[in-house]
Amino acid sequence: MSDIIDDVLSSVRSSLIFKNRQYLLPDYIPNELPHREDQIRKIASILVQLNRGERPNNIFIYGLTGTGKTAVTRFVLSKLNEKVKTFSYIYINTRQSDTPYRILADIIEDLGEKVPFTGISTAELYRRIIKILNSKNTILVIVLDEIDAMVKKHGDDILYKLTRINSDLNISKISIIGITNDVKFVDNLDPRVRSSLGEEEIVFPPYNAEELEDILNRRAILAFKENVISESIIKLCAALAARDHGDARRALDLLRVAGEIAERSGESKITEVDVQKARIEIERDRVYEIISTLPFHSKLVLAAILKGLKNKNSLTTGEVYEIYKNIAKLIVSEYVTQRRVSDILNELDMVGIITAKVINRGRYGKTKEVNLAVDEDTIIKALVDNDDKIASLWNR
Ligand SMILES: Nc1ncnc2c1ncn2[C@@H]1O[C@H](COP(=O)(O)OP(=O)(O)OP(=O)(O)O)[C@@H](O)[C@H]1O
Repeated sequence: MSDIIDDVLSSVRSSLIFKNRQYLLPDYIPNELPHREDQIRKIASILVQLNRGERPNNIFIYGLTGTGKTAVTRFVLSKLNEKVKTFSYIYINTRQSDTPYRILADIIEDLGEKVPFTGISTAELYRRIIKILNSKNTILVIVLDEIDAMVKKHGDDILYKLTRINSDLNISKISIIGITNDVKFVDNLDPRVRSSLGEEEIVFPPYNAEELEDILNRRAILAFKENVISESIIKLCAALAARDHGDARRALDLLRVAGEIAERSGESKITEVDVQKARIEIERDRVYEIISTLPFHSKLVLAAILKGLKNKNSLTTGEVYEIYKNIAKLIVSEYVTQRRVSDILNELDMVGIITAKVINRGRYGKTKEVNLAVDEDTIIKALVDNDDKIASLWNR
C-alpha cells in the first residue's frame, strides 16, 4: 500500500510541467492586475477619503463574471490598508454567507464579538453593530460580493438596513462596496437602495484576447517550468476565453487544466490537444454544476427534452410541455403551467444548456425550436446523480 503512496508522491515531486501550480488556482490573489489600471485608480480615488478620516461614498461595481471585480476590490483595499490605518474592511461573499442573519453576524464577528449560530433576531444583531461602531473610532468598509445571489433569495431589506446604519449612528462610519455580475439586477433594486448603494458606479468591461494573453503570460511564467508552454498555447487559451465573454477565470482555468492533463499523460509540453481536452473537461464540470443546482421542475423539463429528442431532431415548446406533463404525472403527480415551462426553457437557454430559437409558423403563430446545446451524456449523468425520482426515468 505505502508503495502506491510513495509512487504518487514521487510523481508529484517530479512534475515535468508545473514549477508552482498555486499561481493558477482561483483563490490566488496576484500582486499585479494588468488592464485594470482605470478601475484600480477609480476605486482608490473614491476610498482615499479614508485618509482624511471621512466616510467614502458607497460604490456599486458591476461587470460580467471573471472581469476582475473581486480581485481588484480586494487588491485596492489591502494595499490602502497597509498605508491608511484609520479604517478596517470586511469582505463578505453573500453566496456563502447567504442570509441577512449570517451577513450581520459576519460583520459583528469581524468587529471582534462572538455571535451564536442562531437564536438572536436580526434587529438585535443590527443594534449590536450600532453599539460596537459607536464605541469605535474607525470607519468600516463592507464589501458585499455577489449580492444578486443573496437579494434574489431574501430581498433587498438587508441592503437597505446597512445603508441606514450611518443615519442611525448620527455619524458616518460605514461605507459599502456592492459587487454583482448581474447587470439587470441593479434595475430591480428598491430605488432607495439603488441610489444609496450606487453613489458611485463602476463598470468592469470584459477583457479582449490580447489583454487575456498578457494576463496569462505573466501567470504562466510563475506557474510553469521552462519550455513547457509556447506562445501559441497561450494565444489559444486567450482566444477561447475571449470568445467566452472575456473571462479571466476561464482563461486561467484552461491553462491550469491543460497543464494538469499534460502532467497526467507524462508529457513535458502542453499541446493544443491538451487545451481542447481541458475545454471539454471544464465545460462538462460547468454543465454538471448548473444542472445539479436547478429546481426540480427545471430538471424535469430537461429530462422531457432528452426523452423527446430520442425520436425527433428538435422540439417545439408545446411538444416539450406535453412530454414534461406526462413524466411529471408519472413520478410526482403534479406539474407546472405551460407558461412556467416556457420561462424554464428561456432560463435553460440563457445558461447555455439548450438552444431555444423562436420560429415563425405563419398563421400558426410563433413557437420555439428546442435543442440541446451541450453533450447529452453529461446532462443525463447530472440529472441521474442528483435526483432519485428523475433517475428512475432512466432505470425503467
Ligand atoms: N487583470 C488581471 N490580472 C491578473 N489576474 C486577473 C485579472 N483579472 C482577473 N484575474 C484573475 O481572474 C480570476 C477571476 O477574477 P475575479 O474573481 O476578480 O472576477 P470577478 O469579476 O469577481 O468574477 P465573478 O463575478 O465571477 O466573481 C481570479 O483568479 C483573478 O485573480
